Formats: sequence, structure tokens, C-alpha cells
Amino acid sequence: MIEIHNIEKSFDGNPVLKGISCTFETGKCNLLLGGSGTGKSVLLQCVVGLMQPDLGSITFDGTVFSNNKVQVRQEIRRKIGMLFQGSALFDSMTVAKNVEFPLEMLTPEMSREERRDRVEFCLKRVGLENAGDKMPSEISGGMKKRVGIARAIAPNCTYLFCDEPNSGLDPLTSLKIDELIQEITYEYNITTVIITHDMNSVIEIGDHIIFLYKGLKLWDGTKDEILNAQVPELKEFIFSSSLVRAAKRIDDETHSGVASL
Ligand SMILES: Nc1ncnc2c1ncn2[C@@H]1O[C@H](COP(=O)(O)OP(=O)(O)OP(=O)(O)O)[C@@H](O)[C@H]1O
Repeated sequence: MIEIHNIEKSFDGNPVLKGISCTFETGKCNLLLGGSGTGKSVLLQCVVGLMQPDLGSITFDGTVFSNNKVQVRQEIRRKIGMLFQGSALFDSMTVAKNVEFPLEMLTPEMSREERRDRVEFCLKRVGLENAGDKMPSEISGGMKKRVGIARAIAPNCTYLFCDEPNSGLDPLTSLKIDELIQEITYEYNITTVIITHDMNSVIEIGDHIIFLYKGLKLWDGTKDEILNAQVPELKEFIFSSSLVRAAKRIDDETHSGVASL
């Protein structure tokens, strides 16, 4: 579990995170939800140590991360897998080499053969057992995301952070990527944090959703609770989704008997 306590962050005197406290639960898909510019990426960067918060603390399974010794921070960082928004694969390396890269960096004790086996296992796990020799330019956007996931889990991560894993994907591919992330989260009991503004993901995989608005946490709960949330800013966000509006319209019509006329 990752615990965030009263995180504040400003840029040039402009507050972006205004005292955020929340938890990311183990074995669950924790979604950071919110509109553009609400501070999701800044919060994620503070959590993974790419940015220093001005105030507050972050704890990974009981170990304080922020302001701790470099060695402790490095230990925690080694347990973090990242899936970047644009997949961020190395274009000059094959798919297999991309997945092997963090193993070379983080687990020098592994032999070349062990690394190869692990790469093979991870590529198989994400459904890309035959793509190891391909170059990133030869595969689709959805496959790139799968490679990104394989690379993130290769060093046996305990925490998986995904920055908008559905960006640039069609709805069906998005759904499959969401399902893959959820399966991996449950299978390895990892703490997964996903930045999203996609209501489809919320409804599909939102085990725990944290709604940010203008640097504040306004709500948290599950996918089963979100449609009944009584926070006006969240309601506005949810019902800006055409899909949710359409579903609500059908529901209203069904209950008023209009749909059967
Ligand atoms: N390094 C930085 N320097 C100055 N301002 C920054 C920096 N990083 C982020 N910001 C500002 O912080 C605010 C929140 O940005 P952030 O990227 O966290 O939003 P977001 O919720 O992730 O949005 P989106 O969904 O569009 O990616 C924005 O106003 C942004 O301009």
C-alpha cells in the first residue's frame, strides 16, 4: 500500500497540489481521475520521486519515501515499474531488448540466460511471444503498450504506475490493455496506479478511484459507488462522457417506460 499524506506542490507560487492525502491499495487498480491540469501527473511524479513535494509524506508499505536516505529511496525505486504515456520504447532496440533493458540496469546479478528467460516469460504474459525480434516501428500502438507493460513488470515490480495507458488507442484495444493491467495487478498482487480521464476505464477496472479537481482530492471510492457520488464537480466530470450520458438516457427511458413505447 502507498500512503500519501498532505502533499503540497507549487510552481512559482502557484499551488498545484493543495494538501492531498490518499492511499493506493495493494492488489488493486487505483485510478487517479480528473480533468486536464488538475495535478494528476504532478502527484504521480512526486510519488515516484521524479519531483520533490514542498510538503507532506509518501510511504511505501510502511517505509517513508520522501526525504529518506538515498539508499532507501533507491531500494523503493527498484520496485517501481512505469508504463509511460507514449510507451517510450527505445526505437533502436528490438522489442526483446526493450524488455531486457531494465533487467540489465536493475538486476546485474542475473545471468544473460536468466534475463532471456525472463524476457520470454514477460512477452508471453502480455501476449507477444512472437514479437521479440520486431522493432518498435513495426508494431501497432496497442502492441507498444503491451511491450511497455512487459518492460515495467520484467524486474518483478511491486508497484506499477501507468500514465494514461489508453492514450491513442481505439476503444477495443483500450479495453484489452485495461484488462491486461488488471489481470497483472491481481495475479502478482501489486499496487497499481493509473492516471486516466477515461470513464470506460473507470467503469471497467476502477477498484479504487481518487478524483482530483484543481489540486484537491474531492472524492474517492469504487466503480460501483462513482455513479451515485454527490460531488458536483465529479458529477459534471462523469456526465461530460457521451457514453455515460447515453447509458443514463437509456436507463431513464427504460424506467419511465419510454423505451418500450
Ligand atoms: N514542471 C512544471 N513547472 C511548472 N508548472 C508545472 C510543471 N508541471 C506541471 N505544471 C503545472 O501544474 C498543473 C497540473 O499539471 P499536471 O500535468 O499534473 O496536470 P494533469 O492533471 O496531469 O493534466 P493532463 O490530464 O492534461 O495531463 C498545470 O497547470 C501545469 O501547467
